[in-house]
Order: sequence, then structure tokens, then C-alpha cells
Amino acid sequence: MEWAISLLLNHPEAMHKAWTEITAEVGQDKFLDETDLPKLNYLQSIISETMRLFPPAPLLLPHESSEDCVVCGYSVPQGTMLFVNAWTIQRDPKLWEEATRFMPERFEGGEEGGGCKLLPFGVGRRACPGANLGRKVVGLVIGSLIQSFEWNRIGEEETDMREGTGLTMPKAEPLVALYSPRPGMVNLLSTI
Ligand code: HEM
Repeated sequence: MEWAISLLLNHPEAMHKAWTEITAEVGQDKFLDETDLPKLNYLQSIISETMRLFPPAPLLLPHESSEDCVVCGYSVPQGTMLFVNAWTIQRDPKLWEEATRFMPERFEGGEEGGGCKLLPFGVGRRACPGANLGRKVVGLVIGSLIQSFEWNRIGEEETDMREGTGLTMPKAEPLVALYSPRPGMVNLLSTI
């Protein structure tokens, strides 16, 4: 979620497009809820694009081969511990056009990301069983933050997008941003 807001701060046109979509589909008389999410295609694209560039688990979870096998010409003996480098796959220029660019529009047709090239939740039998719940929670939080608040960087400089070290892709520097209630949402926010 921190990466998504950071990316949107550096791409105000995408933030504006997401807000326009939320205003059109949800309005300003009620808070966005779970039933709105399927209508918010651009918001879904932002989430996919954020998870493509900054997968929360860049190496997924360790797996162990249950029998001898050959993967892409490499022989893998039974019992080998295997890591899948989702971060590299999801930034591979052979698989993605302008691979390192934040471009949620790439998901708008609904076909991009098929097969095994987008795998923030893993794939197959041991894929994340909480993927739907995870995506919903992220959509609700990011969508609500965009619906309710105007977001700005703290200065002229772009938000720092450097990655820290760790198994779950932290930012090198925590996000610091300015936000204020959107004028059309003040009344609703004051009821909380
Ligand atoms: C944005 C949120 C989430 C992300 C990005 C995420 C990502 C992942 C990834 C990458 C794996 C490993 C898949 C693999 O190695 O092939 C995984 C496994 C798993 N996740 Fe999630 N997850 C999320 C939310 C959740 C939630 C909400 C739950 C439970 C309610 C959950 C439960 C699990 C479990 C139990 C596994 C192990 C599955 C197995 O080994 O069979 N996850 N998740």
C-alpha cells in the first residue's frame, strides 16, 4: 500500500484518473465499500502494476522439489530448496513492454499478466489462498485513501522509490506525504 501511494505521488495523472473513476462509480455521498471494487477497473490496474513492480514477497516462499526434475534445462534433484524470483520475472523486458515503467494502463485490456509472468501471490497448488482477500483489502484501503484525501509530495522532489533489504520488500525510506480531506468528502468524513 505504501508503494502504491508512493507511485501515485510520482504519477499524479494516474492518481487523478483513479479519483475520477471513483467519483464516477461511487460518488462522494458514501464511502467506497467492497461491492464497488469490481467496478473500479483502473484502481485494480494500479494494484496489479504496483504488485508487479514491488511484489510484497519478491522471492515468494521457499519450495522443495518432491522428485528429480528438469526445469528450463537445469536438472533439479529431489529435496532441493527452490526460490522463484518474482521480482525479476515481473520486470523482465522480454515479458513486459517498458518493464520498469509504472503503467497501470497495461492491465486495462484484462489480458496482460496471464500465465506465470505476474505472480505476486505465487501460482499453482501452493499459491496464496488469501489472494482474493488480500487484493480486496488493498483495494479498499487504497481506494478509500484516494476517495477521501488529496495527496501531495512534501516538496518538488519525487518520492524516494529505493528498495530496502528484507524478505518483504520494504521501502528504504518510509513514505512521508501531505494529505488533506477532499472538499466534497469533508461532511462525510466528519461523521466518522
Ligand atoms: C496482499 C496480500 C498478500 C500477498 C501479496 C500474499 C503473498 C503470498 C505469497 C507470495 C505466497 C507464497 C506462494 C508461493 O510460494 O507460491 C503466499 C502464501 C500463503 N499465503 Fe499469502 N499473501 C497475501 C495475503 C494473504 C492472506 C490475507 C492470507 C490469509 C488470510 C494469506 C495466507 C497465505 C498462506 C496460508 C500461504 C501458504 C500457502 C501454501 O504454502 O500452501 N495470504 N502468500
